[in-house]
Amino acid sequence: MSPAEPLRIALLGNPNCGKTAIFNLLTGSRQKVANYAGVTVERKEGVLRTPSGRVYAVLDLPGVYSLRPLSADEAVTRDILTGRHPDEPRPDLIVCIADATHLRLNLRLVLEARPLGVPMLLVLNMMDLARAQGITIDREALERELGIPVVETIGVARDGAAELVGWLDRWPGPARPQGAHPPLPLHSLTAIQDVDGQAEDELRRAMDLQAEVRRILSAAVVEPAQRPSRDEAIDRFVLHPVFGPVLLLVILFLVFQAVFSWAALPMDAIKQGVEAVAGVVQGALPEGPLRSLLTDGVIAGAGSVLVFLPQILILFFFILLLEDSGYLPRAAFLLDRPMAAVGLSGRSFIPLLSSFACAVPGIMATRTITDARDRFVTIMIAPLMTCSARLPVYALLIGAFIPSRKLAGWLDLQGLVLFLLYLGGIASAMAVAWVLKRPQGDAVGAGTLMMELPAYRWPSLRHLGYGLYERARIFIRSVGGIILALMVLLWALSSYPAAPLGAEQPAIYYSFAGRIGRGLAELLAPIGFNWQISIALVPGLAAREVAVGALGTVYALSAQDAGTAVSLGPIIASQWSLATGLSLLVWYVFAPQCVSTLVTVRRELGRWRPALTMAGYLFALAYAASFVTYHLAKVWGG
Ligand SMILES: Nc1nc2c(ncn2[C@@H]2O[C@H](COP(=O)(O)OP(=O)(O)OP(=O)(O)O)[C@@H](O)[C@H]2O)c(=O)[nH]1
Ligand SMILES: [Mg+2]
Repeated sequence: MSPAEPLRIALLGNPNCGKTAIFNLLTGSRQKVANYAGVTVERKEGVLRTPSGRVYAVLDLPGVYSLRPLSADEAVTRDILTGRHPDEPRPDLIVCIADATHLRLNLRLVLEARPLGVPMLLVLNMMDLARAQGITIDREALERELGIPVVETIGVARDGAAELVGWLDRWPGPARPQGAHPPLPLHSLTAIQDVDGQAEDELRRAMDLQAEVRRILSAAVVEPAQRPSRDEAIDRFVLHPVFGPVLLLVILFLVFQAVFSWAALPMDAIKQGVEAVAGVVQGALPEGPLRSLLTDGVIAGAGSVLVFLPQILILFFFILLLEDSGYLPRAAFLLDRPMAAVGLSGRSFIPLLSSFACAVPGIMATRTITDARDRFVTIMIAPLMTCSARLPVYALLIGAFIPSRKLAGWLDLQGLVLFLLYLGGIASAMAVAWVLKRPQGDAVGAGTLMMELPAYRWPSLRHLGYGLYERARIFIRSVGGIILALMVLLWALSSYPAAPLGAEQPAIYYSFAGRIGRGLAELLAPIGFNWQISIALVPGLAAREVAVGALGTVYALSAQDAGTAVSLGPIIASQWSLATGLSLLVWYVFAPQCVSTLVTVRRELGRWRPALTMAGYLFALAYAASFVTYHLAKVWGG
């Protein structure tokens, strides 16, 4: 074998058995791990260097129950293993990962993969849980019965993959020369035989497979007679037709309360830090373009976005907790019926839920949806789920226009408004789904959800810590990268050309950006937007939180005295009417101000048309909803 080409390992296993956790341990990556099926939807590659210096290319794959794919993400796994993937050579070793607490289900896939003719290794993951549940596995018997080596791992322990790494370190390599496995014709795989009229064969094959699994289990595994029923007890409450939905609402509600009430202190600290830096710059530099660039462009722009870091982290703290505990698929189960009422199934729930973090991974997660029309509709409504980039905008406007009061002594009014905005997004998404599904004449309420409910688990602190760190890094990088760059550009466009002699308005009014803003304001005046908002919306097309930074810069440049715009909230509160504030809030429920989302839609569906349709309908909705809000608020004395 040529030394330049590392041996290729593919990780194969059922959904949620811990493949990505092992992948991260082997390669030092930080791919997303969570306690529900369908987290990984595309192939991810990493490099493992063993202690003796051997190098492997490791491939993490979407989880599958069988080599007969149902959805796009599962087909990826099948194609790579059979060598049918256009730009992926067949692996030299298949590392089958099995959840040791669910061997009955997991071993079927191992047996299905055996005829592929690629060397295999079985990894028993979740050994910590298996031991805790009193499951004893006779490894030698298992190796003998399966005819492949077996090692044990714990995906959530720092050293959990040590035995696997040791095995790979000593592996002599494939018997056949590397890469010599020819692509497998599909029909040679009993598992994916697909000939007409062979349903009976199919059934017999499945039963044979199951009998073989039973035989192996009885030879190698002893399970305690009474399996623990803790999960069932929890589920009796969580999945209860009445308590279940109430609990879900309470959880979501508390999350948004926390976003406001916990964040106040750290936000103040950041604000004061930014103001202190601005003060230092202000004192150190003489009045002029450089000082204006730094204070009005960089600090007022990027600083006013940075302030929202604590709220983003609090939101993600809860998202990560929910993801790791095993609660999410239960919520999907609860929502299967209401979603069926608009023609979708609970399968759309996880992609939509991911969209609360960001529509981009949410749209990618729709690959787990088998029905093409359902997938399309889910993609179209994903941007209506309130992503974390809207949080700075919402928080700014709510902070400025909604009084910070406790209702009935405990209910945070600002948190309540935020909760309602999220609900508004969800409700309009459901309405749009209903409209999109109707002309198809789809049988409403037909979908039944078949979904595995994972075991409840205590979230791992290490994982939580990593997750939050990752989020903070992404947010700070965007503030220091794209937002900063756009703010400098905006500052330049807002500072030149200079104001004419005897000007009555602040200089920005006469600048390039001011002219653009005033032009746009003609169009946006009916929904209550002034020229400053109109300016901010233009760079805000790139990403939503940019608009907050842009408002910071615009108002810093509009200020007659040299105040910093980190106190943007009070400024807009005094200069805008309540109707304008509410109208902008509602605008952000709908407006598709995110280039990455549109690009992702284009990539997932392969065409620009749906992406442009999406942008069009969302802008139309935003305009209409803001128009109504603005005029209603004015009538009611806003
Ligand atoms: N207790 C325990 N938990 C584990 C172990 N390995 C993984 N987990 C947890 O199991 C869940 C699933 O892990 P993932 O790595 O996302 O599973 P996956 O196989 O990649 O799942 P898909 O990408 O959906 O196919 C996560 O909550 C992990 O933290 C383990 O050995 N012990
Ligand atoms: Mg995974």
